[in-house]
Amino acid sequence: MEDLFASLRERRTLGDGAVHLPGFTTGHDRAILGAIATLAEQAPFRRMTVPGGGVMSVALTSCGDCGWCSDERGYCYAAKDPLTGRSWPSMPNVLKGIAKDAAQQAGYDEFEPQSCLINRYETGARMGMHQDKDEGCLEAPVVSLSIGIPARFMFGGVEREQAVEVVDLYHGDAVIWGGPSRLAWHGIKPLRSAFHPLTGALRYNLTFRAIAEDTFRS
Ligand SMILES: O=C(O)CCC(=O)C(=O)O
Ligand SMILES: [Fe+2]
Repeated sequence: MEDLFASLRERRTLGDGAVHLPGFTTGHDRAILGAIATLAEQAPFRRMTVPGGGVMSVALTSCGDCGWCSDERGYCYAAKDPLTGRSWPSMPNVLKGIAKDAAQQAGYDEFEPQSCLINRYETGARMGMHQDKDEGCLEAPVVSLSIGIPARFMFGGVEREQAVEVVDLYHGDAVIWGGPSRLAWHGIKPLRSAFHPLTGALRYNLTFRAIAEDTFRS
């Protein structure tokens, strides 16, 4: 059923260099969820503090050479997980392969992600409008995979005041943004209560990013 649903929704351009691929991960969802479970044993999901002092509604973890971190001082990519003091777990090949394939489908043939940020949303969790700009490597796209319950993704332009489109993201969807859209503003509306047979009441989002070597703390 789900595959049929995905095939009815079509690939769509969201902006110059930005594309939505419905159902892209179909057939890989159990492998992705298995990888997330293993990663979370080594680097648990946690809710981070943001510079204003608030706590994010989304819980997150990372894998790869570095992971995205936030605290009172700001945002950065760090080679070590501040919670465990250990290096982030390495990026599973199955995840890297799917991300590279998605990038290729969107016209980014050379994509080599160094980091994958995994967000876990419960009902009501949200992500305010922001740009992904801590990577120091804006030539490479961001590849995003959605697993579990649906979300409403807001996708705007590179200027804050540009019009925002709301895109429904379902289990298995990929969104890739790069090139002229690399710094597009985006966010997630508060998640509505829902159920997915593989994740229950949760949504996972994985974003794969190329990070410039001199950008992350060792
Ligand atoms: O959850 C999503 O779909 C978007 C996540 C996001 O924008 C981010 O982690 O920077
Ligand atoms: Fe983002």
